[in-house]
Amino acid sequence: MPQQRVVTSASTAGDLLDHYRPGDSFFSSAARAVRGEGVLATATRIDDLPTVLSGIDTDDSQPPIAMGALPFDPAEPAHLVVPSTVCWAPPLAAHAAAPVARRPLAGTWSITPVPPPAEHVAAVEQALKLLAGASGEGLRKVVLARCLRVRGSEPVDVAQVLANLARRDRSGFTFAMNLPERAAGTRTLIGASPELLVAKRGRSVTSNPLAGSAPRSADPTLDQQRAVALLTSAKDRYEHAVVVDAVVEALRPHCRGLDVPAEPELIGTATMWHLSTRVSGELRDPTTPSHTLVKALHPTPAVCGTPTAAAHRAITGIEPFDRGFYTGAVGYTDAAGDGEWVVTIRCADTEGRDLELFAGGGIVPESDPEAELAETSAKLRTLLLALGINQSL
Ligand SMILES: C=C(O[C@@H]1C=C(C(=O)O)C=C[C@H]1O)C(=O)O
Repeated sequence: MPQQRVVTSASTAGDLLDHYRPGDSFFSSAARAVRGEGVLATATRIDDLPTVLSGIDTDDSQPPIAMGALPFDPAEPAHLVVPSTVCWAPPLAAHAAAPVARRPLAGTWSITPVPPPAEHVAAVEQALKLLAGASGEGLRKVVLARCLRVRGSEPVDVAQVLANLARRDRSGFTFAMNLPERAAGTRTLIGASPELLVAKRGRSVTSNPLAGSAPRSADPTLDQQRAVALLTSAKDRYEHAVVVDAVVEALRPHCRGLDVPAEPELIGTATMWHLSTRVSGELRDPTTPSHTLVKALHPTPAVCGTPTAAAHRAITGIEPFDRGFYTGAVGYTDAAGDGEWVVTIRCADTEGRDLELFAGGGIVPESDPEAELAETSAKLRTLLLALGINQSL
């Protein structure tokens, strides 16, 4: 039986980052960090994971793991890998050192927004018409995204982008997942997501949907005003509640108890404020694997909309690009079903000299198109700053 090598000996998450090479899989959360290297087996369907993992042994008492990415469209193939070696480390935040300054990447960039900003505003207006009921599909929320196609004068230094993301925001989820190659060599999905889709350990399950957002400001007074305005905004609370309801509905059949806070709280990343609700529960059957829960949850209305099918149709009809792995899920699961999966946002799909950066936002009937454009610009800054591009686009 193929054997996965498990390394747990005293490495720090910083060591894992230092040893990361494109082609590896890297995932870090507030709980732990893991890097996978080499390939023992692959799967393109999440349902195949139990079979694939049952054919793998480890040189340790821990069960083997698979890591990877699921696309936005559940009908499209996933990219899941059982690495030959996995190295675990305590979380980045476990080390007291202050966040390290980002190191900008060498070279120059050309940037093409798809669609151009004015067309994203028009797209939001189109979505508002659908929400007003003309289609008769009962659409209540739809998430619209835009993309920046970025081309560097040199191949993208993926390890440096990953280090820039991870060392700045040590409490979020940072990832780099290998993707099927297109043309120009190793392709990587890289990002720093603030949003936990689901974590499962033994009987315990947690999901932390985010929805309702405001850009941060460098001016502390304005930053605080924006936070308070977000927390008290009826429009944002509605946009958020739609997501929490869907998460609870998806988890309830699997849980014998669910703890759902009555009010959202605020969480801040370096670039955004978000409304956040941490939903936790106890599984009826502790052997329910994390990837089964991913399947039940994805796509939540945080990235698609509600009702799901109508929102998905609206997205396909309006967005002028394929989301691919953006707004899918990334993470890992072990053979016992324990794992962590996050929503694939604040990310880029990169290959050779090219990157595609994505950002979106939830549209509800009260949304303002210009404010939606500004929200996507603020969200894009996470990746732009990691590249060393200090511009609002
Ligand atoms: C779709 C994105 O973010 C999602 C949409 C949010 C919103 O509409 O307020 C907030 C967090 C995410 O669930 C993105 O960052 O690209």
